[in-house]
Amino acid sequence: MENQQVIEGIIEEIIYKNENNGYCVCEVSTEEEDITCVGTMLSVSEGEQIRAVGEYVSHHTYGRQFQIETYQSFIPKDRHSVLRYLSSGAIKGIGPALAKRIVKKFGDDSFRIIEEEPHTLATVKGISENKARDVAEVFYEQREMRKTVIFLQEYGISLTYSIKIYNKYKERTMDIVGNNPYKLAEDIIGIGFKTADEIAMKMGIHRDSINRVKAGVMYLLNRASINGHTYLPRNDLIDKAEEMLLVPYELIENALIELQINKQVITKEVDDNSITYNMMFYHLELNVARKIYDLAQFDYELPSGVDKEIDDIEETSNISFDDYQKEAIKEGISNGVIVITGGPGTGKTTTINSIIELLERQGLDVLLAAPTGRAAKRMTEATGRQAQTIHRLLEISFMNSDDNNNRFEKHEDNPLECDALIVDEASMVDIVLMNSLLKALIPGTRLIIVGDKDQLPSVGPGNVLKDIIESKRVKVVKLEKIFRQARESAIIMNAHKINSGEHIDLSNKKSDFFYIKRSTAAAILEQIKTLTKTRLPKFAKCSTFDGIQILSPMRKGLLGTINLNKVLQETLNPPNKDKNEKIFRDILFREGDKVMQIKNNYNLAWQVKNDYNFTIDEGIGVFNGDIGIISEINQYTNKLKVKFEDDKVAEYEYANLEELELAYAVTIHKSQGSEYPVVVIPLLTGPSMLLIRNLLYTAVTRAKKYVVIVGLDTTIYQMIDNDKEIERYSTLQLRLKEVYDTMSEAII
Ligand SMILES: Nc1ncnc2c1ncn2[C@@H]1O[C@H](COP(=O)(O)OP(=O)(O)OP(=O)(O)O)[C@@H](O)[C@H]1O
Repeated sequence: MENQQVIEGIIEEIIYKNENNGYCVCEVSTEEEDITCVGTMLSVSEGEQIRAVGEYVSHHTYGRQFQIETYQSFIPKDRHSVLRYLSSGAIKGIGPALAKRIVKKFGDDSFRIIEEEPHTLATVKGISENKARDVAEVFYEQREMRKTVIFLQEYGISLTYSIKIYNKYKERTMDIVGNNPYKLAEDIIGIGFKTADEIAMKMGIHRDSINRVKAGVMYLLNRASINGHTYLPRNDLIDKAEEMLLVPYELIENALIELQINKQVITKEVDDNSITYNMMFYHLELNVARKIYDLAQFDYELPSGVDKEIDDIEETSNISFDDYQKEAIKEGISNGVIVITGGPGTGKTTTINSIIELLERQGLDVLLAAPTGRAAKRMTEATGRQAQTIHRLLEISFMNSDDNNNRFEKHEDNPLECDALIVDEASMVDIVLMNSLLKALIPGTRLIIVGDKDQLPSVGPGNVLKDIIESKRVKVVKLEKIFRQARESAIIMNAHKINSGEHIDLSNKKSDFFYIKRSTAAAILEQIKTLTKTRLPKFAKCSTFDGIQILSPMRKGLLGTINLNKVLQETLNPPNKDKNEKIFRDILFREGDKVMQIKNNYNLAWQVKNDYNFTIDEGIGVFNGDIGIISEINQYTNKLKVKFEDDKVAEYEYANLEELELAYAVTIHKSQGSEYPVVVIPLLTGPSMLLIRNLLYTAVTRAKKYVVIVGLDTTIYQMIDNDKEIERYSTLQLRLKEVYDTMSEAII
């Protein structure tokens, strides 16, 4: 802050206090004036004296305020403030009447008596010895909390994080953080290795500290998992650690050994290379492989007359299945686990529908699920039966933010009750979600996995669908024929051409696939502005808020999503005096903006209200990739509301805005599993690792009605010619081979 000032005074009144995040609005009386102060404050009460550092700001509704950045509070000393403090309810069990009696009897000495002489306190009418002891305890706790906050602030930890940290470690905070600040990176969401490292440096912890090196190694493995990998080659890991931590090689080796002994990492040999996993990911892959094997051990007899039933379905739906579809249908109902894969328009949905029909005719229960809300909705429409997101199917349970294992109500002890589960858009399912899903299935349940193996791998870690297929241990049926109806769509035909490395026709002969040639970034931006503001809404009858999605290969650069979002916000939702705004880090959010949730939040509550403001549905969980519109920014409560699809409204504390991004434009990677009526793709230049075929394939296959590519044909062809794949370090394939091969040897 540039205009930092210090104020000192007594908290006369607490006007608003959010107990969860500590956000507080209070009236402070200083020697000169009464000031409204706002900011995050841990456990302050009326009557307390504070010394706060911050700046004066002007709020458009509430006028001049003091925005607190850091503060210290002191137990009041004079009689008036002591009375005020005790009357405020700050100490459980003492209300205004008791407060008066205490202060009358002990005056300025009240606090010392409360803390040190509970037996004397008990001489006040209405206070038993037990109550006096309880009061002393609460008093002690508050003193500890104050000390802790001051301690954390000294190391530059913001108040918001101080509260999170205190809530986690309570009175052990100073011990834990003082001994090993790197614990913060493990335990507190939002504090990463870098912040913990800064705190450690301020505490004077040596660069060579083993705790530092261990935390650094875990950080690198976690960062790799955010990039989709379940392990890192050991040499890579050591090189990266050396570069980041600036410590000698031997120290990293030592840290790896300690981590291995503590079972936090594991190293395995694969084809003469050592690879190192965060132990959690090793177990996830192993569990998934074992569970697939267990489920696949069940074979189910085909019902007699199945061919006749398939003929019936062909007759009623007036189609004739090709051989692969027939195979998929029969294998689907008779195998414990099967994968059905194919590109767009190859008849996957038609095949699933027949499987469901045949299973239901046998009186079996079939459940349908997909990884995202949009994909589940599409599955519901395409099958005429209710499909759910995998998260909802597994019933999210309220989760302690640091408990990664108990996210769902459904698991091995409370499995899903069904005879078959069909999972669509399986290319998006990462190893973590696959593990949770499989935990909830008992052997004897059929698992039918449907997806397009040529889509980009999941955003989360692992390469589940591809690994299962390429392990060659699980029954797979590939659908390849593009059916007549699908052939009429240039989107589908071009997608298949792109996927097989064939150049596409860009002459705009078909009316659903357009190419607009522009050779500079500025010209592309101009074109996209016109397209989204006027041309496409007129032509496609939808807007950027409900149908048009810009998809870019990258985040950075003029045509990356960060800049596109700024430009499109200015064009489609410009500043307006009636719209509240909030700047968080570098992003400006405005009421009416289109936004996307960028991480899974299993605890965020949502509600659906009807026109009369009655809640008609509610639940918890908002997930990576969910898109919505900011419906309210409340500068008084410091909260922001987003209305997601299906009218779910979730409320974000300002401190959690790191979970949101503007979403006029999103990366192609993030768009997986979603479909939009209209997709606009700017393509000019970019890092060669992103100008690859399956990125273009994924982008094009996201469109239901129209694709518009704005940019250079040479870039499009360069992408089609580039069949490199984004590298994913995952070993599910290997684990499946091991599990299957070991088990079959055991049986022999
Ligand atoms: N055996 C068949 N004979 C004729 N038409 C078929 C056959 N199977 C599917 N179709 C038709 O082909 C089109 C694409 O089929 P379907 O929607 O099942 O494919 P899909 O693989 O699920 O596609 P997408 O991934 O794009 O949703 C549909 O219009 C469907 O009716």
